[in-house]
Amino acid sequence: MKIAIGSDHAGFPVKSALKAHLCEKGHEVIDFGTDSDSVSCDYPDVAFAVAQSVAAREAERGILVCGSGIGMSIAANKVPGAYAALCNTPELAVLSRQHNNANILSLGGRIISELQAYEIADLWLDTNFKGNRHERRVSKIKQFEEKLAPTYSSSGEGRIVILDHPLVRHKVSIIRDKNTSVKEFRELVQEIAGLMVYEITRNLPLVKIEIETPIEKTIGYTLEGKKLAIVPVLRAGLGMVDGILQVIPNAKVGHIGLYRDPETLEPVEYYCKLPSDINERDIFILDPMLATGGSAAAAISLVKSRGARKVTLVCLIAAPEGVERVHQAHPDVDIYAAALDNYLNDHGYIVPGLGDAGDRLFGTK
Ligand SMILES: O=P(O)(O)OC[C@H]1O[C@H](OP(=O)(O)OP(=O)(O)O)[C@H](O)[C@@H]1O
Ligand SMILES: O=c1cc[nH]c(=O)[nH]1
Repeated sequence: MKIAIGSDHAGFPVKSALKAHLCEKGHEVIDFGTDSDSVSCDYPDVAFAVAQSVAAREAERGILVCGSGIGMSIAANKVPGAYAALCNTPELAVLSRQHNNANILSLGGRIISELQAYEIADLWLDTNFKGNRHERRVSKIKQFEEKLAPTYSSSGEGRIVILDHPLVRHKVSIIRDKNTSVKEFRELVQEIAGLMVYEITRNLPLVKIEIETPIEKTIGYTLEGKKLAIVPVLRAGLGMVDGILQVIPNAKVGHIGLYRDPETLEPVEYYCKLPSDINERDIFILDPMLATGGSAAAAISLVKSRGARKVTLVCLIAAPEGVERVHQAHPDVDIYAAALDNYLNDHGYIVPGLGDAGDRLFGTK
């Protein structure tokens, strides 16, 4: 594994020993200093350098050592995309991976011995994130961070963005209600999809153009290149199409037909028709429900196999299980949802969810 490591003067002896230990175990270690325990230095400088390297995916994980580990973890956690955990015991190291998906380990060089540092670091590096309910909680931290630092998206890692605007939350609550009529459900799905367009298209590239107003010439902006295609997953994805086309009427529309086998819950493909220039467009896959993630992952694989390069998934209600499956299969894909729910029931339905989206849209039950 590629590991960024760093310490201040107080953490230097433990860091040097740990660095040698990690190299011996076959890890690639990038050392961000400091180089001595006799020259005092400021821990935030090292913490920021290591945290930025991890957030930018130059290193898979980071390890920081100062006297207690506290200052390093506080400083590292100011860097968007860094999730630093202060773990001076093996138990905390395991939990910080299983529950919190920490990507930086902070250690107290004056609290633990070199041998303890080896044990803690080895366990931390070997322990995987458990996902499920923890995915939901970690996603909330990422969403909060997204609000504070919306430019954090350059890492290449797919994000889960929850669009929790009050209008969206209001309308989602109505479509969840089992007494909402088919007509109202259909109208609201369209409206929510339309409201989501602003956010899902936020990073579309623009080019400058010269225009002439009735007053004078000026510089304006136009969307660059071949622009967009939306691809609803049949049936329920159809409900989102018109809401999006009202805002971006020139988007091309592909269609993918998938249904979930009721026994296995795995997707079965029955139709696919995509724009021929799909490789030149940003693709938005539409499906109101992200449950096991099987349908979404299959739809993304399908468009990628036809040449799509930039793919985004847009859904209304997501389950943590689905988010995890899509990001495991397609780590590059951003997921936008109007709500992230709790879990799947034994039949693969999202809880609390809204029931079967296709049936509620088309009145087939
Ligand atoms: O994440 P998953 O577990 O794959 O479940 C989500 C899929 O289930 C629903 O479709 P369904 O199979 O009910 O077909 P329909 O839209 O034709 O009703 C939904 O619209 C998704 O496509
Ligand atoms: O809750 C769910 C899960 C899959 N498909 C739906 O329509 N709803």
